[in-house]
Amino acid sequence: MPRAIISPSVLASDFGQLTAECKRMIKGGAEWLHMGAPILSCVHKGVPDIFMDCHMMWVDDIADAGGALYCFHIEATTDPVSLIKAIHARQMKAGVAISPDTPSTAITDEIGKEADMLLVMTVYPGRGGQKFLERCVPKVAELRARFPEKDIEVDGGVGPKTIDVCADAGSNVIVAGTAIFGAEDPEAVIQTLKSTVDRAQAKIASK
Ligand SMILES: O=C(CO)[C@@H](O)[C@H](O)COP(=O)(O)O
Repeated sequence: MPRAIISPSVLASDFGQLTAECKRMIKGGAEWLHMGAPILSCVHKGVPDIFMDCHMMWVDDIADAGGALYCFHIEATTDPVSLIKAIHARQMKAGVAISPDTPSTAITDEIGKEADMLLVMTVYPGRGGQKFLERCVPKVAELRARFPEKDIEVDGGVGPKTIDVCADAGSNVIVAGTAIFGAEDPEAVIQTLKSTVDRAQAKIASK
């Protein structure tokens, strides 16, 4: 099922604004909230004098905090399958991300079978507002061909100008930050992303 995900890392440092904007985007059609270190950077901007002691207990930490999907980078672990099993044991869906320089073959058949979602990063992880790396798109098509039933997410520089290639390659879960939060009409952008993915998915399904 196609999903539009908001990545609010590009918002200003004000928590009130962050919450209000997220609520507004959900009303406008966004379905998931994508977050990671950039949200910490939002906290840092808001309260720069605080020492940010990041107590990361990972899977349990995120599950206890209400996480629904836990996505990790394949480059960061030597045992992805055990990690996926640990995530599932806490009733979360498991996502596996690959950075721009990691080939799609890093997702072995075993990993792809166990995971719920595969994330192809189309920017280097770390911050919003970077340029979309089109060279990563073939990896989406490769993974879609190998794993037709899985959610395949793209993240980084995705917006109305870059959605077509992502959707045509088979991505059905779209993360967008700048394109939504920097738009005059964010709700219209969300609808454009969703309808483009819907059309592409229907085309893929009819083949
Ligand atoms: O998590 C990340 C980057 O690490 C992304 O989710 C970006 O925050 C997406 O922002 P845009 O590229 O759409 O501005």
